[in-house]
Amino acid sequence: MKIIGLTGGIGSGKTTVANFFKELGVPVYIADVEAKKIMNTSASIKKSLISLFGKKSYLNNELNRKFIASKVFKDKNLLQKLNDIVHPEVEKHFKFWKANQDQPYVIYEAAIIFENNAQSKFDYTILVTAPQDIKVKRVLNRDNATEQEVKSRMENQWDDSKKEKLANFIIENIDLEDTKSQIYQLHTKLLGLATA
Ligand SMILES: CC(C)(COP(=O)(O)OP(=O)(O)OC[C@H]1O[C@@H](n2cnc3c(N)ncnc32)[C@H](O)[C@@H]1O)[C@@H](O)C(=O)NCCC(=O)NCCS
Ligand SMILES: Nc1ncnc2c1ncn2[C@@H]1O[C@H](COP(=O)(O)OP(=O)(O)OP(=O)(O)O)[C@@H](O)[C@H]1O
Repeated sequence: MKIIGLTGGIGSGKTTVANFFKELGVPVYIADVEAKKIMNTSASIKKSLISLFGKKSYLNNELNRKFIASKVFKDKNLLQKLNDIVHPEVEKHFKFWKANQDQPYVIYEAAIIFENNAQSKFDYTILVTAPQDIKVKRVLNRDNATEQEVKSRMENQWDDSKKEKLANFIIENIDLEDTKSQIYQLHTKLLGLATA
């Protein structure tokens, strides 16, 4: 079974793309979602987060995402510490999940793959791109966030131009119909590569 890393900056549309692959029957692991589940349920992760960020990290036993986001996206050191706590657990969980899948390939979707130099963990990588102004507008429409909040997350991610050099495949996600046809073509290619 091949492991495909799917990545893209905030608002690029990587979850939208991941969901199209899912409709084609590809098992998809969304790292953001799984990370949050782990942060809400693992006693040892909770303990580490409280010792790093203090008691405000949880509100009524629920991860206080807004509070943590307000700290980490303006402090690279703190973000690295958070990543170091969360990412190894997500990786462990992904390995269990993967063992239960039976398709020729699976997709691991995460916002940061190249930034973490994690590309060698995948057989192939897909980068989802879109112009910066469109990405910002999409997130502002979707989330209750300010432009500054979106941009401070972008500052912790690499530009598309840097990631394009490292990705095996690129999906430019502007027009959804065009995106879908890129996905169908890529799916056929990946099935070929996975079963060769
Ligand atoms: C800081 C947290 C609590 C904020 O939660 P929130 O619900 O607001 O954001 P969410 O997780 O849905 O992420 C939305 C987007 O923010 C950006 N982002 C999130 N984590 C990171 C990160 N570690 N580095 C750079 N950008 C990030 C991405 O573009 C991501 O798609 C959360 O993002 C988090 O715990 N991040 C650290 C763990 C992590 O890296 N998760 C992602 C994959 S494992
Ligand atoms: N091609 C498109 N045309 C119009 N809207 C789109 C397109 N692609 C995605 N969107 C919308 O833009 C928003 C961001 O998309 P999505 O959540 O898939 O991005 P993401 O890269 O996973 O974002 P994040 O990094 O914040 O998790 C969503 O509301 C989605 O419906």
